[in-house]
Amino acid sequence: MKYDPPIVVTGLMGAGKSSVARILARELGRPLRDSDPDLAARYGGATAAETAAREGADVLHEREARHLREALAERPPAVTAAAASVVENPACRRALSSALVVWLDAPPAVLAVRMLSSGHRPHFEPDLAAMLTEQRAVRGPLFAEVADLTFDVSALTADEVAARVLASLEGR
Ligand SMILES: Nc1ncnc2c1ncn2[C@@H]1O[C@H](COP(=O)(O)OP(=O)(O)O)[C@@H](O)[C@H]1O
Ligand SMILES: O=C(O)C1=C[C@@H](OP(=O)(O)O)[C@@H](O)[C@H](O)C1
Ligand SMILES: [Mg+2]
Repeated sequence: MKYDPPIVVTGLMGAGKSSVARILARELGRPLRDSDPDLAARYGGATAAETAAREGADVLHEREARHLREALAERPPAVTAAAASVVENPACRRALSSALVVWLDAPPAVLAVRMLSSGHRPHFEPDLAAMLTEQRAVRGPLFAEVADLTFDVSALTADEVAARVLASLEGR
């Protein structure tokens, strides 16, 4: 039988989850789910940054966790750009065992620059590199626990990462 699991792209803010998931969905002809735009569409256009500011990070993270669980249940299987926060949710980590999980990793200083590419992201701290260093200390071991494939995106383009994921699917 063809290996055809849901694919979930994870990593900290700015890692390239949306970019890589978009390429994979297009190449595989799969539905694309992306936490930030999907939640904005569902909740009256509110960005993650606005939801965090108005309703708090816990409300945002619960919506993000639900988005992932719903995306994992879809058939045909989707390619999902998950919110960075879901890896801290034990139920989400368990649910990810049904998926091929890709972790995009890079030094926090690299991510700090890339996460400024769009205003939708919540900036929980003024010093982004320090915030991402703290997030990586907490979330890094959790990403490692759930990941089937890990890439250093300071050294690879989004197209190169997607090509390697596709090659790995061919080999399974
Ligand atoms: N591998 C990469 N190398 C260089 N820049 C990248 C790479 N992947 C994404 N980017 C750029 O980094 C920024 C953040 O990417 P994005 O896909 O929105 O990340 P995420 O969804 O993980 O927050 C965008 O400007 C994007 O074009
Ligand atoms: O670290 C986090 O808790 C979050 C990361 C961001 O996701 P992206 O990196 O996918 O933009 C943000 O939009 C999300 O709502 C919350
Ligand atoms: Mg994104």
